[in-house]
Amino acid sequence: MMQSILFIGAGRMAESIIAGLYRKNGGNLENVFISNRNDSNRLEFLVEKYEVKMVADWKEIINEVEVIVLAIPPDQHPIILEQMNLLITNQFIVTIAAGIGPTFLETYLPEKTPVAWMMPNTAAEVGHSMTLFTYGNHVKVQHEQTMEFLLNAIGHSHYCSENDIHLLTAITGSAPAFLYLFVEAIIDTTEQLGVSRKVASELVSEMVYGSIEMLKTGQEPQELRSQVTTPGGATAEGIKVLKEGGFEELLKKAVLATNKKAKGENE
Ligand SMILES: NC(=O)C1=CN([C@@H]2O[C@H](COP(=O)(O)OP(=O)(O)OC[C@H]3O[C@@H](n4cnc5c(N)ncnc54)[C@H](OP(=O)(O)O)[C@@H]3O)[C@@H](O)[C@H]2O)C=CC1
Ligand SMILES: O=C(O)[C@@H]1CCC=N1
Repeated sequence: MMQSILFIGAGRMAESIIAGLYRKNGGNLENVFISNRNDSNRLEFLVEKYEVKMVADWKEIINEVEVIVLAIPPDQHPIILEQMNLLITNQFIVTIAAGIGPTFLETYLPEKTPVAWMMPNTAAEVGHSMTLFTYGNHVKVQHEQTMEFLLNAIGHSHYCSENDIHLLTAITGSAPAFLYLFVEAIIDTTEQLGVSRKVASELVSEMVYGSIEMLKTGQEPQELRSQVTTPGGATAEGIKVLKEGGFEELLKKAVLATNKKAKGENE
């Protein structure tokens, strides 16, 4: 039987995880409680869609749950953790927030609290998140089993160090947005060539899907690119424009800027 889980925060990422759990558990989420700051319409929507239970104030239920998932913005963590510090009785605390590792959680919570950090992405909704995770110093086998249950419900996962999650947040957490921007731009361009939005979206989505299937064969991206790029042919001209425009360098800069912000180094 699934452990009781309280989500604090009911935004986009919380919904993606809940949707993944819902798919995996055949809709049985009677032990899942959700809460947020003040958007009760949002909670009602999630209750209707995923058959979870809503709570107006997470403090009222905290001692009836075994696991707490913090799906709130990074800057809300100190406030919530300080309140939680006075109330928890050894629940397993998991955050999904960028920049908030186990070291941060342990600083705010009572000694020996079991904590973990996961960095999922929104593909959790369809069971295809690539999630990074790590543990604090007081996690036992039962907590690792809980974590595996959560991770398996939303896709693939990779255990790494806390520092690695800081370095890879841009890659598994944020880069889906970079990819969607690429797709948006290609669709816009296709439309500008005179094709309807609907057809443009279908052509581009299937092209991306096919390319991902090719990647999944294990061939190197460079090899796959070379197969497309006929020497002296048309694709080479397009690649030349991208390279001259600094495409690769720009992506690297985007990754570094994302990680810097995630670590709170912009403030
Ligand atoms: N979106 C993504 O792809 C990913 C996000 N994350 C992490 O997930 C976390 C949430 O992001 P995301 O879902 O995108 O954000 P959203 O803005 O969609 O959701 C934030 C949620 O947090 C709630 N909230 C904010 N402050 C409080 C508070 N003090 N007490 C209780 N609830 C609060 C909000 O409630 P209300 O609406 O009532 O204010 C809302 O439900 C972030 O820490 C982010 O770093 C990690 C990986 C990927
Ligand atoms: O944009 C953000 O801050 C979060 C972190 C990773 C993906 N989304």
